[in-house]
Amino acid sequence: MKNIKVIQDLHDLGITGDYEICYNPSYDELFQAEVSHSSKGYEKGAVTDTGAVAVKTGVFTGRSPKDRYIVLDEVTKDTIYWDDNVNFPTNKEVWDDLKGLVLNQLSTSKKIYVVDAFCGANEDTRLKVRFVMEVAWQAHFVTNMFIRPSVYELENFGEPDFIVMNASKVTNPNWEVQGLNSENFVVFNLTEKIQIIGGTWYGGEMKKGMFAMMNYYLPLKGLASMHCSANVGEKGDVALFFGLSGTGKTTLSADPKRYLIGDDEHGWDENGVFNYEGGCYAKVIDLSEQNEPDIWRAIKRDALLENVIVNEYGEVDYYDHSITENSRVSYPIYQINKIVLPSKAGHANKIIYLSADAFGVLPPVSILDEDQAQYHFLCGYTSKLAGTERGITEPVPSFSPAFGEAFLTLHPTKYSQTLISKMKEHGAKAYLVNTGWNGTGKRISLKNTRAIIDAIINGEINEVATRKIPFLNLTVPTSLTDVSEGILDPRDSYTDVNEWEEKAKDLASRYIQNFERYTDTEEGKRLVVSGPTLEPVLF
Ligand SMILES: Nc1ncnc2c1ncn2[C@@H]1O[C@H](COP(=O)(O)OP(=O)(O)O)[C@@H](O)[C@H]1O
Ligand SMILES: C=C(OP(=O)(O)O)C(=O)O
Ligand SMILES: [Mn+2]
Repeated sequence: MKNIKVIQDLHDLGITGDYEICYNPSYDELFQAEVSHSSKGYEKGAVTDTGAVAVKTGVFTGRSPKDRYIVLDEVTKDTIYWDDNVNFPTNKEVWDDLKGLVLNQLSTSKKIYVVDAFCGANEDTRLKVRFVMEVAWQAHFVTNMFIRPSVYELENFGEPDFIVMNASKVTNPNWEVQGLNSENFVVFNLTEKIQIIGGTWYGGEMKKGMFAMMNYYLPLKGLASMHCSANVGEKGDVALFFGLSGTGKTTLSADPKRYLIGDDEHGWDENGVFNYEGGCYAKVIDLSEQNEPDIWRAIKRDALLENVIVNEYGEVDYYDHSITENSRVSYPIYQINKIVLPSKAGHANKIIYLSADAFGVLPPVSILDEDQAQYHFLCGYTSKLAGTERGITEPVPSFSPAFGEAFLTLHPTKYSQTLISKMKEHGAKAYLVNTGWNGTGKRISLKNTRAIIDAIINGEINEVATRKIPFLNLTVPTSLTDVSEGILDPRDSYTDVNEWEEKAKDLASRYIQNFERYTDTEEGKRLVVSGPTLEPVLF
């Protein structure tokens, strides 16, 4: 019965033709399709020794931000954060053309996968999303990553709030005359409530695409919408870990002492913190059981590996970087042992900003006051790490407001206002953690970072002696349990302290220059003194 209604819906959308529908396939159906002899090229998966299937995602092994557009129309013109870096505008004519390509492509398919799922754990704010695609492993990916409806919820799903049509096999021949970036496209139309994809097979466009839509609808209702992971302790204490790709959200939120809420996208409403997703998407480069036991154990049947090298015995070599630095695994969240389900908990009281500092200047941890919490959230200083975005092959320092500029659909201040007001209301404290480099030229070890996180969560960090770091204008603890001696003050990791000072001044001037974008308001002007400074003052 359901299939007949779904076929009717697809016809109404414009996907005509003679295809078979595979509606909300089970994991077994997906597995069969992925390993079937009739799957060819990038559609084909390999079974690994853990039972997880491994696929190659094709030319695109990461998101393609330069190919991402939003239709500029009555709904979006005054709301969307049109910026030089994100949310490139396009018009209705181009949209109609590209949508035509997508509909044509899907109409010629023999088999179409339709997955209905939720984005958001709360009924009052979730999006009911319908994903339409041709490739089985893409259906597997969204089944892993979004919230799987129960049989009852599926029966009563009703009309979707948003539709994602993924026609990754088609490219756009007219991109040059249309003034677009390339033959590949990821376009959102907020009036039609449809996202279309062409050219790129990478599943992350669907995951982060719906995140960008949550980032639109929720803050407009006054809710905080956040690019962070979240976990909760035995006592109900919630910690959030903000950070750009590769800074440690997934790794650090998988903590054997705590329960995982989610590893990437959350909202915060009057009841507390809630996940948008139903799964995790972990990097597997150099993965070892010893360093990341929870993620290691989640890689089993139903997990979907991407862009890893598998040998003839089905063994995966996580140390092989030859396809990409962004090798990944997606799995439903219940494949992590310690979780809360449904994925939500109370209000957060520890807010951790993860920054992977490529300059090696930032301290491994700094204690932020209320204004610094706001200042550093608006700055979002970090590095883009290799792999997750097309064209990034080594760490590139960047200021990414809200630690997620690529996914912001409203002005950054909207996210800082909603977050900071929640933090004030619930007495949450913020910390800036550098998971990147220091003066040794190496990345700060996962062991040290984990001990730092422990000290934040158990409160030790607020009890110990502190010191101010000049230029950066940051307060650091002088020692913490299980953290190596001589790293907490970043100057100690340099053989020549002048070298640190030169780099610190350079970073401070970058902060100052970047913050000029916010000094057109009184609030922005007020925050300047909370940031780095070129004055050698201080204590
Ligand atoms: N000190 C550190 N803290 C966190 N992660 C680290 C650290 N050093 C190395 N890493 C590695 O960096 C990567 C962090 O990636 P991940 O947790 O997936 O980030 P995100 O979820 O924010 O994209 C992992 O591969 C992890 O092993
Ligand atoms: C999948 C992504 O998220 P992250 O790297 O933050 O886990 C992404 O940015 O495309
Ligand atoms: Mn992650």
